[in-house]
Amino acid sequence: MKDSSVELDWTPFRAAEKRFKARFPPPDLSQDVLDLALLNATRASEIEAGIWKGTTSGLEYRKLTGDVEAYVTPRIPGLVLLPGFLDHATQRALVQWSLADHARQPNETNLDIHYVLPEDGLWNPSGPRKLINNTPATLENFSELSATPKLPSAPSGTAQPTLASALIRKLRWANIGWSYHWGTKQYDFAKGKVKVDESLAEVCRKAVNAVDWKQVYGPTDASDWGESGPGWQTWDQDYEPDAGIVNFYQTKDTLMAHVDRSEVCATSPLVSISIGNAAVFLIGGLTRDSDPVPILLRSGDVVIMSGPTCRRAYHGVPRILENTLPDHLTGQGPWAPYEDYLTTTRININVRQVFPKGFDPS
Ligand SMILES: O=C(O)CCC(=O)C(=O)O
Ligand SMILES: [Fe+2]
Repeated sequence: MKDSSVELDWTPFRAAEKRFKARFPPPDLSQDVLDLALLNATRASEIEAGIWKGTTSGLEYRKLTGDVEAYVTPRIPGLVLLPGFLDHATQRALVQWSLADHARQPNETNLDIHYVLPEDGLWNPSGPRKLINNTPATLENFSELSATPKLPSAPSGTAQPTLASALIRKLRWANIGWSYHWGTKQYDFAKGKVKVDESLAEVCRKAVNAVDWKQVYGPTDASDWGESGPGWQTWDQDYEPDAGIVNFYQTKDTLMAHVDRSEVCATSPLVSISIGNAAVFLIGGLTRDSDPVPILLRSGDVVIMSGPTCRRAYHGVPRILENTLPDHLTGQGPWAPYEDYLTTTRININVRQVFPKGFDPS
């Protein structure tokens, strides 16, 4: 019999990651993985086409009233789920944007470290992202943080020359806006600002403004908001994305439990867009010691992480769900190369606000 004492050592978050990573037998998502697409009849064929299905029964969630479908979960205050927020055309446009327009200079990608990329772009990491415990950014320590030298990572001594078409499968991330330095997990303000694409910023603003935040926080919110940026009452005017990352996952990739704490605005909405294959997203508490909530994210779903509790919550992606590319991301002709790439891919566009609107760090 297998010694179960090993499992007793795992934190609840680690145990959940192990469970969803398992290949033989694969995890059963139908017990406890929140799959809000099941509530929308227009997504039935998309769900039936894949083998993976979560559930909504017996799980804790609350639907907000309003023009778009929006849900909150009582365990994670500030987390808002907008299933199917992006229509099919917007999903396709964001695929093209991520691959053809964005994953190239001046936006840094993981590939820049080891390869000289074609100037016109390419139209994962080579391993999981290294976890670095960084100092949370604040308006006070920000000049000190920005003065810390951000040394480039050492190029691999073993990387072989590779064709651009093969490199695309090694693409793992591309920066949006402020340059992010993975070595120190801090923004490299010295590199200057690259503007966030206007149509992406508009999608994010629309998502934030589609939510009636009163219903999320209301008059009874007991969390400590500190001084880190404007509160939810004025997000309709103050929210302005200025940074982020596009994550490209191949079906075997995972993103370990982490907290994104590099933003000076530690409470403003982080808008996270899922496109391509579906995934299991885990979000828990301030440490890895509380049981995370598992959520099934499908193509077109948007997640907003906001407020002091949710923005400091451990989260991660233990599983990309293979064979879940929806029909609207397949196609012939000029779309064929995109379909080919997307068959094994999930794209996550993770958009953040580092600074209060109008704040100039220079
Ligand atoms: O892929 C996702 O859904 C989450 C990505 C994420 O947490 C991050 O980029 O910090
Ligand atoms: Fe994150």
